[in-house]
Amino acid sequence: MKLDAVELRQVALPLVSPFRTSLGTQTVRTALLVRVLTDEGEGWGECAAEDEPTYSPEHLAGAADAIRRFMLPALAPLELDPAAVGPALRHLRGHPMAKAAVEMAVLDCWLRARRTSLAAHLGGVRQRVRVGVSVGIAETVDALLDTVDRHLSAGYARIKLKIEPGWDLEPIRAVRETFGADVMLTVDANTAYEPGDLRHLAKLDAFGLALVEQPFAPDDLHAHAALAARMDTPVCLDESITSARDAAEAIRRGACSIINIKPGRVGGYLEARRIHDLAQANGVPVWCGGMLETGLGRAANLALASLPGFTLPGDISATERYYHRDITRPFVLDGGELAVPAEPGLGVLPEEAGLEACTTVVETVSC
Ligand SMILES: CSCC[C@@H](NC(=O)CCC(=O)O)C(=O)O
Ligand SMILES: [Mg+2]
Repeated sequence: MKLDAVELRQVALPLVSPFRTSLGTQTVRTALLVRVLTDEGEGWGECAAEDEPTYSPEHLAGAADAIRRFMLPALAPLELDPAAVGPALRHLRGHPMAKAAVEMAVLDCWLRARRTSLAAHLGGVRQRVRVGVSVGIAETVDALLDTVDRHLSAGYARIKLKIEPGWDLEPIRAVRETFGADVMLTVDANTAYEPGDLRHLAKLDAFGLALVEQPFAPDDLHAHAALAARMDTPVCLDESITSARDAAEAIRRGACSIINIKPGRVGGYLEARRIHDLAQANGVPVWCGGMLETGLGRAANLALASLPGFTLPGDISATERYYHRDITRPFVLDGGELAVPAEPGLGVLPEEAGLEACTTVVETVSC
C-alpha cells in the first residue's frame, strides 16, 4: 500500500460538562485526525495528544508537526502494511501518540481493503465489552454523588473517581457509603501524589477499591512498588507505561499488578497488543484507558478491549458521556456494555456534516 497524500485535520468538540482532574479542567476536546489517502483506499486515525502537554509530554501542535515534517517523509517511499509503520518510524524518538495516529490510519485503510475488522485483526474474542466511566473532581460531595447516581442508573459496570490531595478519602467514603459495597470502584490520581503521601494513600485500602491508578510520577516505579507492598488494593499504572518494555519492567519491579493500556500512550494498537500479551503471560489483568476520544478512537478502543486479557471494564464510555454530537455515529450503552464494531477497519467513518461542523484546521500533505 502506497501513500498518495495525508490529511491532517483538527476538530474541536465541546464537552457536555467540564471534566476536572488533578491535571486541570477540560471544557473542549481538540483532537488531531489523520486521514491517509492511498492506492488501496482511505483510512482514519486519531491522535490522543491534547492541546497542552499536561497528561504526557506530547501536545497536539507538536504531534501534527512531527507527523508532517518527519513521519510522512519516512513513510512516503515505502510499500506499507500496518506492521511496517512502527519499524519505519523507530529512528524518531518519542512522539508515541503521533506515531499511533499514523499507524491507526494505515491499519484502518489496510483492513478496509481486506474486508477485515480491527477486532478480528487484533485477536478479539468478544462481540460486546463491559465498560466503565471516569468521574471528574466535583465542586461538592453532593454533586459527585448525583453524578455517580446518574452513571450507575445508566448501567456503567465500573465507576472511576478522579482524586488529588484534598479530594480523596472523603468523596470515596461518601460514594461507598451511599451506593454500597457491590459497586466496582476505582480511583485515578494522574500522578498527583508524592512519595511522602504513601501512608495517607494506604488508607485507600478501607474502601474495597478494585485498583488505585497512577498515584505517583510516571518514572517513580519505586514509590508505586512501595505502595503496592503496603496495600491490599492493586496498584494500576497508566502514565508510567509507554511500551511493552516499560510494562515488563514495572511488573518485574512490583510497581503494578494491573495495567491501563492506552494505544496512543504506547505508540499504537500493535504495541498495545504486545503489552496485552506480555501482561497475560504474567497474570496481570489489563483494561483499555480513554483519552476522551472521538468515535474513531472509541471504535478502535472497543476492538482492543475485545481481546481476552482485557478483563476489567475500561474507560470507553457512551458518546453522550462527553459529547452532545460526535463526528461518527454515537456509541450507546446497553446493559453496561458497548458493542464491538464488526465492520471492516475501525467499523466507523466520520459523518460529513458533523465533521465539517467541528473542523477548525485542515491541511493536506502530498506524499
Ligand atoms: C487527563 S484526562 C485523560 C486521561 C485519563 N482518562 C480518563 O480518566 C478517562 C477519559 C475517557 O473516558 O476517555 C486517565 O488518566 O485515565
Ligand atoms: Mg489514568
